[in-house]
Order: sequence, then structure tokens, then C-alpha cells
Amino acid sequence: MFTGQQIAFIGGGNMTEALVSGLLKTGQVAPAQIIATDIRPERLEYLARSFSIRVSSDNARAVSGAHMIVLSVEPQILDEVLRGLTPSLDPDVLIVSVAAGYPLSRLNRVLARTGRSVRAMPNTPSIVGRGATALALSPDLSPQDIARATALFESVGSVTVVEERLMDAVTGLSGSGPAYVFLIIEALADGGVKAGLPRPVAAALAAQTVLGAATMVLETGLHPAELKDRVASPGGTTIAGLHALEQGGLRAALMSAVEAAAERSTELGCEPPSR
Ligand SMILES: NC(=O)C1=CN([C@@H]2O[C@H](COP(=O)(O)OP(=O)(O)OC[C@H]3O[C@@H](n4cnc5c(N)ncnc54)[C@H](OP(=O)(O)O)[C@@H]3O)[C@@H](O)[C@H]2O)C=CC1
Ligand SMILES: O=C(O)[C@@H]1CCC=N1
Repeated sequence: MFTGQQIAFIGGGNMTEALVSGLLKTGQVAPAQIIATDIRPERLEYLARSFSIRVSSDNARAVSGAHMIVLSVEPQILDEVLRGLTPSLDPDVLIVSVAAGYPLSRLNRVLARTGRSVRAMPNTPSIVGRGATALALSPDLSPQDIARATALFESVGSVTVVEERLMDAVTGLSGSGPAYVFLIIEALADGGVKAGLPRPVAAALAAQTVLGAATMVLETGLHPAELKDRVASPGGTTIAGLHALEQGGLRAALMSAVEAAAERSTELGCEPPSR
């Protein structure tokens, strides 16, 4: 699928590292087919050393001759970065953007092109191959384009295709969601420490509990409420803990977190560039 294809990653940060690592692990892409750019020389050195890929500080040169471009810089600077690519851009190149909140209509407007683009929202568990990515596809993509974009993100986890109007909601849930879960794991571990556990024991139990519970939801297909009910014995420990969570407003807090992050994603898409 990627035979003879050149892939350019613009912005050599966390997301690019996860995707480069995932793609190379599939064995479908050789290091020489990948180029990554960044403005930080230390990131370029790190990426070249870790993955033996080509690196450059020149975005325009990197995209010249590329068959697929992955845009992975902050949304606030993406307009400026895109304008710098325009002179060397093949009008037919497949463009994949992971920039939060940044709509495909804006991408096309800034690049003065009409399509062949994918808006993606991955998340940081992609770094360990357990990512969740949603893709919104422009209507003119070929089956091969869709297969390539899907393969890129399947190399680091699961892929779901959604309408672009849902991408801000996806960003609020699975894009930002790992941070909510890290906070929950930290707080559970703190609770364990408060109840007398050594910190390393509490941290390991908290993380494994979240992993195990999430795996049960995915593997059984049961409603989380059904699984919750199976943990809570009548008059037992769990119902006492659940009552405390309801009093603390955990459900409403998590719903508000997703809503606030989704709203921020929408705002980011409308904001003028910050630099
Ligand atoms: N982190 C996450 O959980 C997720 C992030 N995203 C999206 O992915 C994108 C990248 O995020 P992430 O990898 O975390 O960010 P990082 O900050 O880790 O990576 C971006 C890199 O691009 C560099 N950079 C800045 N300007 C340029 C430029 N003009 N040309 C080339 N490189 C440049 C940055 O340097 P410097 O730091 O000096 O600015 C930085 O090294 C963002 O759009 C974000 O919205 C999407 C899903 C999840
Ligand atoms: O916080 C952010 O803006 C990015 C997008 C989703 C996760 N991190």
C-alpha cells in the first residue's frame, strides 16, 4: 500500500513520534520513505537517531515529492505553516491533519486547493499502540487514500470514521480523554496511599484497575452500568464508594470536562493564528 510512497511529517513532536514508530513497526514502510521536520534541532537529532528516518528543518523541501503529508504542529500556527508549504505542494497530494479543532474547509482555503484531505484526532496512548483515532474524510478521497490514512492510524490503535461535524466532540472525549484518565489514576492512587498503601503499590493497582475495567467494557460488550452493578455487593464496600463518588459529582464533572474540551476545539478552529 505504501510501496514507493514518500511520507512527510510536519512537526516532529509526540504525535509524529508515535505515528512514525507505529508505521515502521508494521513493516509496510521503510525508514527511507519517511521525512520529519521540526524547528528544534534536538528533536530532529532524536528522531533520526531513534528511527533512522530522514529529517529536515525545511518544511517546503520536505513536502516536495511527498505522496502523503501529515500535519502535526499546533493548530494556532497551522495557517502560517501551510502558507510556507504552498510553493512546493503537489496539488494532488494526500494531506492528513491531526491539528485539534482545525477544519478541513480552513485547510483547503489556506492552501487554495479543493480536497484529498483527512482530519484525524488520535490520542497519546498511540505511543504504546493503544490509541483511539477518529477520521473525518473529504468527499473526493480515493479508496487507496482512505486505506493509507486508515493504515497510518491503525498502526497505533483503533480507527473510527465519523462526520467532520463530530470531530470537536471526539476531541473532547478521546483526544483529551487520556488526561482525564491519568488524573483519575493519580487520584485513585492517592486514595490508596491515604488508606495506608505504599505509593508504588497504590499506583500499580490504580493503573491496572483502570486497564482491567476498560478491557472488560470492550471485550464483554456489556453496558458499563451492568459491570458496575456486578462489583457492588448489597451493603458492601463498593456501594459505599459509589455513594461518595455521586456526592462528589464525578459523573457531572466528567461530562463537563468533555463538553468544555469540545467547545475549546470549536473555538480553536475559528481563532485567528496566534503567531
Ligand atoms: N498531544 C496530544 O494528545 C494530541 C495532539 N494532537 C494534535 O497534534 C498536533 C501536534 O501535537 P503534539 O505532537 O502533542 O505537539 P508537540 O508540541 O509535541 O509537537 C509539535 C512540534 O512541532 C514543532 N514546530 C513548531 N513550529 C513548527 C514549524 N513551523 N515547522 C515544523 N515544526 C514546528 C514544535 O516545536 P516547538 O515546541 O518549539 O513549538 C514541536 O516540536 C497538534 O496540532 C495537536 O492539536 C491531536 C491529538 C492528541
Ligand atoms: O490539548 C490539546 O489541545 C490536544 C488535542 C487533544 C489532546 N491534546
